[in-house]
Amino acid sequence: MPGFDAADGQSDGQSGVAAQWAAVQAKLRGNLGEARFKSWFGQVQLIGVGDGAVSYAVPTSFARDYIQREFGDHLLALWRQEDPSVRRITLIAEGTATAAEAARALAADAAATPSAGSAVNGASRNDGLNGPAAGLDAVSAQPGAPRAAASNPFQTMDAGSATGGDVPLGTPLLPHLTFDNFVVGKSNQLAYAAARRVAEADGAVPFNPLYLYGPVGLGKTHLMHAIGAEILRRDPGKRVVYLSAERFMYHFVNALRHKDTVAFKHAYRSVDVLMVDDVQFIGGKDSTQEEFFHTFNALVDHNRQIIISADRSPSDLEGIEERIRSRLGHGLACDILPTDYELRLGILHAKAETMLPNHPGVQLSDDVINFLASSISSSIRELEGALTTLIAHAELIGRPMTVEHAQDILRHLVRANEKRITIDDIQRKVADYYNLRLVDMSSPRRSRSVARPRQVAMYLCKHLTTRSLPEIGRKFGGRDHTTVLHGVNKIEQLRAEDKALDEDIGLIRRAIEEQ
Ligand SMILES: Nc1ncnc2c1ncn2[C@@H]1O[C@H](COP(=O)(O)OP(=O)(O)OP(=O)(O)O)[C@@H](O)[C@H]1O
Repeated sequence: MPGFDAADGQSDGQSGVAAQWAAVQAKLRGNLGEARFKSWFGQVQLIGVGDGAVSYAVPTSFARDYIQREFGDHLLALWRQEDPSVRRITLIAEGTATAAEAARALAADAAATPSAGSAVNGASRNDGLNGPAAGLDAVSAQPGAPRAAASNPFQTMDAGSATGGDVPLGTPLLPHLTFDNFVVGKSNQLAYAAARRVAEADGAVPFNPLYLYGPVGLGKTHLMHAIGAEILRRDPGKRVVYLSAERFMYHFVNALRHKDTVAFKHAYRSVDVLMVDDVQFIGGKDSTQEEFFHTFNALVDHNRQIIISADRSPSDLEGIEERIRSRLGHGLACDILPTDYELRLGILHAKAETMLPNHPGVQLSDDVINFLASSISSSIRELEGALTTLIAHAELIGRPMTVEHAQDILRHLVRANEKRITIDDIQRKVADYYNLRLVDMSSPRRSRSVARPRQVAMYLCKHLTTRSLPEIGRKFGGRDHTTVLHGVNKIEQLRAEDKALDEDIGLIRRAIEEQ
């Protein structure tokens, strides 16, 4: 398979993945202790790594749910230390249909698709089996997979034989992903407002499709689940289906395998609201794409709401036919931008508020929270993972968490994030903004017109990088750390008093983060 390592133990990619998994296991063992590690991870089998997902087969759906709940974030954080491109973990509960069998079914459609990744343990491919949420997907490969309970605020539908067995059509909506706990900031306010409009339309279809796009881990899935939950809260009779594009493909390939595409079409075309996550995944998968297009058109023609998410805009989708890209762009396309510091802070406070009551005795100081908000800017998923990791460590060591300790625990993650913003980047952007020369950042000039922007740059370095004050001082012409501290404090004080300066800093920060 192009771009995909063979499953016969030959490739470097495979041994690389095995080594990474071994490293993750070693850390898990250390963190959980041998007995707990064995109970939960002793029978977990790595299937493969590809397209940003690490897939495992687990023996039972109970083990899947437990591992997802208790260790999901931690497992993802550990994988990301080994491979920052990993974005989610997929757990497949093995049953009569094995994970490997499911993976093989997918390979049929995906065979022609270039894809980066490696496979181990005999399964040829791991994609197509998930419904992403918080970076961790739970899938049951066995008949009788998760069904909606009457009391649950979500609904799944059975496609019955359409999907080659009793595989549910949609993925259950996660009850904790609601509008109430979605923190709104500048970068996501448009997407949030559009999502609310769709959710509260009560049968009207304000935009079709609503297309949410942006980099990974910034809340697209969260908003989709929130829309689904709100629609069902207002009308529990609505047939709402949420699934990933991978899962759509999985159903489709299964239907082909079971020669049951009629039932497949019927099942998908009878929903009221269809939400398809990560649609970029069908790029290059021609037959899945074709089927998706027909489903899409049939639903739009019948005035059913469609919500799509992707990592890029409709016109930037690769390997997707022009007519499909154009249809996807017909409704409202909203982008979610990278977060700014304030939004990250807001999210961290909100998450800490919900998590800390479950960990009596653990406290996180504002300094630690500020450190997280300033040093992990890539995705909210990572931010959450880091917070969970710190809480777990604080609980284990039984002492208050300090910034130094947090820096140590998260050093890999922080390093990966740091690559994005350097002191040089900040100096350049600040100099540009104030029409200064780059050398003015490190020059001895002390006139206000230079000194103030320099302090702004120091302030941003303190907040957007994890460099220490002496390190920052060195990059500003060998200034002492007390000078840096004075500059940072000065700007903090001025921001509160001077609205124009506050806005300038917001704009510069945005320019830095979006570079
Ligand atoms: N504004 C927000 N407020 C609170 N939590 C958020 C917000 N945005 C994202 N999150 C949380 O961050 C995590 C990642 O978000 P989500 O899965 O929705 O990202 P995504 O954009 O769909 O990523 P991907 O493209 O990888 O699927 C989730 O746990 C989600 O609840």
